[in-house]
Amino acid sequence: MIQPDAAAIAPSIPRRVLVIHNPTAGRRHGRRFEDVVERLEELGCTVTCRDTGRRGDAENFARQCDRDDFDVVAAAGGDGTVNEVVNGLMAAAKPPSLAVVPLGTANVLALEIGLDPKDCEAIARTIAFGPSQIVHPAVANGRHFLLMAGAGLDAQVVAGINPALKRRTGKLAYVVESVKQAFGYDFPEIQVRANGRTYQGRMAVACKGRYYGGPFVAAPGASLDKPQLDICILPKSGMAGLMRYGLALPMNRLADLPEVEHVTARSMVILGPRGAPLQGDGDIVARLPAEISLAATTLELIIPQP
Ligand SMILES: Nc1ncnc2c1ncn2[C@@H]1O[C@H](COP(=O)(O)OP(=O)(O)OP(=O)(O)O)[C@@H](O)[C@H]1O
Repeated sequence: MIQPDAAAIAPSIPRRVLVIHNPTAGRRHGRRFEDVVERLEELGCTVTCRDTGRRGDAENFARQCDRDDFDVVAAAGGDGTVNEVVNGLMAAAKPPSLAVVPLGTANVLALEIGLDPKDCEAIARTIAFGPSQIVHPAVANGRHFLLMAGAGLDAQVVAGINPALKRRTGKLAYVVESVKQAFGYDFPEIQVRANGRTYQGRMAVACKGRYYGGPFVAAPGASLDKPQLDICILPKSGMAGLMRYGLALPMNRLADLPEVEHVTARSMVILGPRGAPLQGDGDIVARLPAEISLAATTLELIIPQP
């Protein structure tokens, strides 16, 4: 889990917070969003809320933000909304810090910082008083991502997911789509070039954080505050590969499998079928071939107090 470094500072005066809220993300979470906003106000924060109306709004709202007006931009939604806010902040001239109100399906950013998505009090206290930590987003063909980017079956699943089923069933929609894809997908070869070497696999994931798809550790050595990509290359294909990796991941054993290669690098290229999707933070962010590298600038992320 990401830890505050020695230079991390908590504020002495209540923060000015812009909450960018995806109203389509939180429907399964009852009053969580309203409870967090109410609590933030009780804690003395000045809170401005903006609801998104469509995909792209969160990025635009975040891009227009300035540190002179807001101390923190809190992305209220799933990791897709966080990704949009990250892209907006990375394009802002004087970006405020990033925080999260986790309302999504997997909430991987919340897991990375050790924030319980059900604990409204902890979420509000983190946004109001949590220290800020420098983190290193990465960029794939011009789109930023904060958590992970992957090519192969996982990206195919993200591309094929039924949004209505996902809204109704949450994580189950990913299981259904994975099984559906595994029958029709031909697991084409993917090449990863990094550190002057070429690696072959059927799936490649560039991790910025430890977790993948939920509370499942894919890259034990990764951390959002490390300026590196932890790359996992999975060579097995077909139903056998799907079963092997699909079982190892929830048991946190993926990193132990002998055939899975782990490489750390500052940049990489993923080659595969031209036009095949690349998922980043759980949404399709690019098409292959994809050049992935650390972003030129960093972000400040608000994390819970230790
Ligand atoms: N008002 C909106 N209407 C439709 N789509 C939106 C809106 N606001 C944001 N989006 C898009 O919805 C997509 C999914 O949002 P998000 O990831 O936040 O929620 P989720 O899918 O419920 O959670 P998770 O990513 O954890 O599965 C994102 O790609 C985001 O760009």
